[in-house]
Amino acid sequence: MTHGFFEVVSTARFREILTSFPPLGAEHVELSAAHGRVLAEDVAAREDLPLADRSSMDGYAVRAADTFGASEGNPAYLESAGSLRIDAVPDFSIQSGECAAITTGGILPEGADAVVMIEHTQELGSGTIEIRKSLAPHDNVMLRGEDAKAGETALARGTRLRAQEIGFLAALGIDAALVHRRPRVAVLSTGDELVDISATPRVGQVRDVNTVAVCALVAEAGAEPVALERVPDRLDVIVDALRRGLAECDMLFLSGGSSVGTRDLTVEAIGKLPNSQILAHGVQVSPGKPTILASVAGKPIWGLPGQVTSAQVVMHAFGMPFLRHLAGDPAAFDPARRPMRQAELARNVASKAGREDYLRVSLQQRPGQPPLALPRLGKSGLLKTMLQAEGLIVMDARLEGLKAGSLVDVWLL
Ligand SMILES: Nc1nc2c(c(=O)[nH]1)N[C@H]1C(S)=C(S)[C@@H](COP(=O)(O)OP(=O)(O)OC[C@H]3O[C@@H](n4cnc5c(N)ncnc54)[C@H](O)[C@@H]3O)O[C@H]1N2
Ligand code: MOO
Repeated sequence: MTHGFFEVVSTARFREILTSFPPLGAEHVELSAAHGRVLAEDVAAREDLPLADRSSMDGYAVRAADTFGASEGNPAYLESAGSLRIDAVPDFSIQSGECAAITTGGILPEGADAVVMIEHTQELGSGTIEIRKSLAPHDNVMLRGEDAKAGETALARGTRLRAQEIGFLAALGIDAALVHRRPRVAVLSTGDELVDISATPRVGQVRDVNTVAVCALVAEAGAEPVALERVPDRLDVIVDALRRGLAECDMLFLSGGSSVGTRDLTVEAIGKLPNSQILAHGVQVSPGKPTILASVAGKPIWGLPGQVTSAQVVMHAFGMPFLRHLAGDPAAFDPARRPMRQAELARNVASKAGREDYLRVSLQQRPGQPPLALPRLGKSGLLKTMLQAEGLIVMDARLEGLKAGSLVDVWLL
């Protein structure tokens, strides 16, 4: 395979290529392990939820019409027809002029259509209850089927299972779900200058930052990182490591060697693998321009820039959404998904023309005003800009810069 220097694509095109990879297949997982996963099929309710009309308050089940006009100064009086147990179907009904003591969650007896809170009542003895509140039908009642109707789709495929969906499935009696697989992701660093974290580097050497940092971001995106043993800048060794990594994983992030220097072997190494195709070499993004995307027998390989900050920004901007896409999330790249905070930019910033800029900012909180966004500029080979960053401002490729005082959306990290 031959390949020229930097086939730079726009970020829009890059996202398009990324979303053309199909999501991973599906597996059944128990509900307790399904948090964060994405449904691979619609889930229907097998029964109404709730099964019957239930009270949402402690008080008395009543016919709302019997309370119309009741107030503190002008109470209504009802006769108690009995007390209801929380765990049983009522074995009596109520008629006009009657009420029944009920607890939160209890089933309404036939004839009742509302519940008056105990605070608005007074037991007067000999079974008479004073009602000091006027109710409308269904006040303080959770209606049968209000959460879900039997036979209807309760959750659609593509739904990401947050805690609330997990609880909902539990209520429906669904103890396992068909979800997309979590991507198993190989992370490989290359570089003759890299040494172990535990090593004391001599000048010229640096500790391997990207393996652990990228693994952390992979895990943060809900995928399973597999750290591979670091490799030197040698073509055959890199090719071999890529081959092994892809054999056991769904995709691979390779850090380093993505640029165009003499030791930047990523493109060449990928080309040695059967059925390989470079889909992009260079993205109009800053930092992170030398990013590579390839497919090897249908599996994605990324060449992340070696610079520590560039690698992390590319992961946030594209890598992590891509992992969520592979895990079945149809809205993985939707910017609306990002936790955003509006802030006021503290100073003028220039933007690299023709590149989508990811400006790192910290936030200074101010009472009664949006926080101040302080740009944390610095070379992308330094760690501190990301270290100080609480968020990113995404600057469109057409922007030449932003003025101090402008309101900006900060993507919180
Ligand atoms: N002539 C050009 N030179 C460079 C360009 C360019 O367009 N033309 N782009 C620059 C940009 S931007 C970046 S980003 C880097 C990308 O470099 P590579 O992806 O090829 O990475 P390396 O050369 O292997 O390393 C760059 C730098 O990062 C350090 N590094 C690499 N891996 C790790 C790691 N696992 N942990 C910590 N640090 C790592 C490495 O030591 C280098 O200092 O290219 C620019 N050059
Ligand atoms: O684009 Mo490089 O990734 O700035 O450091």
